Amino acid sequence: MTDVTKEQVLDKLRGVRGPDMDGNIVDMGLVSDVFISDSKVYFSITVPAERARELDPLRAAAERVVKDIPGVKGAMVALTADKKGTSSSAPVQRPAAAPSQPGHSHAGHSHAGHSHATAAAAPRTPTAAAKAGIPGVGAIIAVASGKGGVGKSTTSVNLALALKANGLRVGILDADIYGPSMPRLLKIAGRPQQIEGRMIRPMENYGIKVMSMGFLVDEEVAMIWRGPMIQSALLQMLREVAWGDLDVLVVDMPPGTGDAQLTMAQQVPLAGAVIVSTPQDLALIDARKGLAMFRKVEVPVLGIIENMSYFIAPDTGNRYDIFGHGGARKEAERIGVPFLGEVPLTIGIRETSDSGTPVVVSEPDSEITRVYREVARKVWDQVAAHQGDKARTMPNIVFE
Ligand SMILES: Nc1ncnc2c1ncn2[C@@H]1O[C@H](COP(=O)(O)OP(=O)(O)OP(=O)(O)O)[C@@H](O)[C@H]1O
Repeated sequence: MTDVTKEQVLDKLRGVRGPDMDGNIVDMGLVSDVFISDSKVYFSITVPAERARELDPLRAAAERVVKDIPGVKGAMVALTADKKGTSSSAPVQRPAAAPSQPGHSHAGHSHAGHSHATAAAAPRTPTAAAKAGIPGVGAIIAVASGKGGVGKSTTSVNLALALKANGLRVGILDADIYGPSMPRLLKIAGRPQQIEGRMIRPMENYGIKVMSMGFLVDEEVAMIWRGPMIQSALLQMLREVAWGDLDVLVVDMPPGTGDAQLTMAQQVPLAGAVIVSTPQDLALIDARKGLAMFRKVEVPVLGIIENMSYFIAPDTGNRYDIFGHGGARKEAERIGVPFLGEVPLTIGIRETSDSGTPVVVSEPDSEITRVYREVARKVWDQVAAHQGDKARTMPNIVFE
């Protein structure tokens, strides 16, 4: 059997054009190290972060040409964020994007007499103490990322299942209204039933309760929604779903720092937020924006997870650092938030996600599951630590 070589792969990839149809992805320097193991080929293509979604066909094309090479058994290609793109050097979240949000312009409506708004953080939001919780639900955790495609949904679902495996009662709310993925990731079809009044019963699989816009509307419908509609849909999914008794509700946030995130952060009593990032610089800049947003609305950041941190060769189990692993850990140290763990890039995670049997349930004894369970343990420790804080600081909230 002749082994496939890197040169063969690169030769083929020279036939794939760059993002704007100019040049080819190899000569443009967009292809990472190519790694071949057991006749499967792994590499990443660097693209500008904001174009990740739009450029998925480029990724698919590269995967296809490589799979067509005789002798190649499989290929796995990931898009990663542009390392050179330092042009967006203003990581500070601009508040200007908010006017479509009802309530923003009336900061003073809530507490009469609270006149000198302290300029600094000036939360236009109720404090955590003033937000109504969801009966029966212990802690609500948002899983967020600054940009799409970093594996936020995959991380949310495996984190939720790992929390469950660690002995907690868990629900998951898919707040990614524009691209709901929980129905697929958890292999759930059909529509939730209405029970009494306006309440609907969440769907369930693998022992966790699930609610997603994907159960209620077609994706094309969701795409045209505007800010206020998103807001009410989200609140409905939170409050008009019979979640029952849960220790934790994991919320898979939409990527970015727009309306939906603000709504959640402002109106939901979040115990905290987990930020998912890949190791690349630009992904980290975006992660920083997410972080700034949660801080602004006074939601504790429970920590950062580095996803697609390194490759694990499926045959040997060897580890390869081809993505500049460790960036998120350094970033976490730099800004002083906990680092929750490194999840490798493996074909197993991808395949099990695609088939609706996430790795934590389909391979409960695997090393990867151990990684997720350890992340889950750290997340839960952080929740406990912050809830302790909240309990202590709550009596200090004084309105003059
Ligand atoms: N650790 C991993 N190893 C291998 N594949 C992964 C890993 N994490 C995510 N993926 C794959 O990367 C792709 C993007 O993941 P996912 O949909 O979870 O990202 P996302 O950030 O939620 O994206 P979007 O914002 O576009 O919804 C999926 O095909 C998923 O299977």
